[in-house]
Amino acid sequence: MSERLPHEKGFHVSWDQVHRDSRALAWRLDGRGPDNGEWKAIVAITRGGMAPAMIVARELDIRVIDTISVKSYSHQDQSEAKVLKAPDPEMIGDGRGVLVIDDLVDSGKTLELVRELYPNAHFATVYAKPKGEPQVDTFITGVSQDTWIFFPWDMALQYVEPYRGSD
Ligand SMILES: O=P(O)(O)OC[C@H]1O[C@H](OP(=O)(O)OP(=O)(O)O)[C@H](O)[C@@H]1O
Ligand code: HPA
Ligand SMILES: [Mg+2]
Repeated sequence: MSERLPHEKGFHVSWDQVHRDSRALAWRLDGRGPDNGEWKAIVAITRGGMAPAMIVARELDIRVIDTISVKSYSHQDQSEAKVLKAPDPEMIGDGRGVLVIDDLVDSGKTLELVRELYPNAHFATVYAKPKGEPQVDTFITGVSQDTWIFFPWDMALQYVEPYRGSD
């Protein structure tokens, strides 16, 4: 069992909530790129960053989008973060003018790794836990470290028993 567990609280995020929060992230980033306020491209950290990246790209009219694949968790257990697939080096350069987007920052290990590779990129997440906050330049909603965020792509609607059972 990892030292990260147990998470005392669960924060369940619906598709609608991710959509609203990702839009809010886009609006916060608008006009803040390094060259005349413009962002030249988005790099989504797969897989969780792809949904917010799509929404931000649509809001800010960014058409150049690539991915970096970083794997650091198996279910709720964390292991060493590894880059499994890197973005096009010609496009990303040292990261200037590029928005790197993820769904959340938790320990900050994933972003730390990507930051080392692209120190001049701007790092943005929708949600952030306190340990990871130093690694993120812009985020929308903070949650406590002992909260596990449940995303809609990991969930399904399920029957639950009524609070007061019948005889
Ligand atoms: O700040 P950290 O402690 O590094 O954790 C945050 C990362 O962990 C999750 O990804 P995960 O590695 O589980 O892969 P996934 O996006 O494919 O689900 C999440 O989507 C972030 O990318
Ligand atoms: N929720 C989902 N995935 C995660 C989390 C979380 O709180 N932390 C790291 N990966
Ligand atoms: Mg991820």
